[in-house]
Amino acid sequence: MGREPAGPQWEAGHARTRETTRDGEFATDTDPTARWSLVVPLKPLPLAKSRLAGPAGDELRPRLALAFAQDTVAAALACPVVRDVVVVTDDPTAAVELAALGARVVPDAPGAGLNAALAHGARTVRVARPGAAVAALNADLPALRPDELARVLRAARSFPRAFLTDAAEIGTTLLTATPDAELNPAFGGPSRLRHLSSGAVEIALTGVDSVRRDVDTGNDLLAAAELGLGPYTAARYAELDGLGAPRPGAA
Ligand SMILES: Nc1nc2c(ncn2[C@@H]2O[C@H](COP(=O)(O)OP(=O)(O)OP(=O)(O)O)[C@@H](O)[C@H]2O)c(=O)[nH]1
Ligand SMILES: C=C(OP(=O)(O)O)C(=O)O
Repeated sequence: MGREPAGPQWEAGHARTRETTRDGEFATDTDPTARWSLVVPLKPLPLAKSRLAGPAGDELRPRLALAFAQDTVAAALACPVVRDVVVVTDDPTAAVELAALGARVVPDAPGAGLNAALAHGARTVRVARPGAAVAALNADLPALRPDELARVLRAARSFPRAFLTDAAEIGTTLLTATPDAELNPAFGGPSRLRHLSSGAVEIALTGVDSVRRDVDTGNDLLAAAELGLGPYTAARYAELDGLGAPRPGAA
């Protein structure tokens, strides 16, 4: 079942996937080519999640950013249709912690921002394994559930490029490219429309809230907590009490 159109932008005539989407060129989850390599970008922690400085404070904010990335990567690695996870970051602490979970970490080259980092990560995957199916996944999904991610990635198999919009329906949390397609990432701010106009197909599944729930603000963190935080973020979230828990209206 597809989501109902949420606004005029849904009328743009672009195909949207439905839960009934048949599997595309990938046969089954056990087919090695049916599993995805995920590229997860992460800013240096001292700079990350700046919009959480208000509710979290500058001591906890980088530790929250790391916890979000740990929960994101751990859930991704537990997803049955994920083959491997490549994290693109220059942060030394995050590199150690995310490698310990099983991710491969590559430096943030060419140091030209988020989309350049994602393109670099995708190239790195395909240099090692030409024809890999690749997907970019934001590192700020602390409620991410492996089963929901699997449903999204299975739906994405039918399209050369596909994406999932964020909970606000403005940005993007996931962008995919099957083996014969380039990723061509256009993340940042209002990227939903940018990805639509680039020809990527919007995935419109219901019941995949954890994949759409990125956390930029205190209110986003409350919403993620409602869905159920992963263990790393849950531990940090408990510390928010002493620092002024995020409250409705806090940016
Ligand atoms: N490697 C890399 N990752 C980036 C870069 N810019 C953003 N990201 C990551 O891209 C994802 C989406 O970015 P945002 O949601 O804006 O996260 P953020 O930049 O930490 O948040 P703000 O400081 O509030 O803008 C997050 O996983 C970021 O860590 C970059 O220049 N290089
Ligand atoms: C990176 C994005 O947005 P934000 O910085 O708002 O999370 C995006 O949705 O493409």
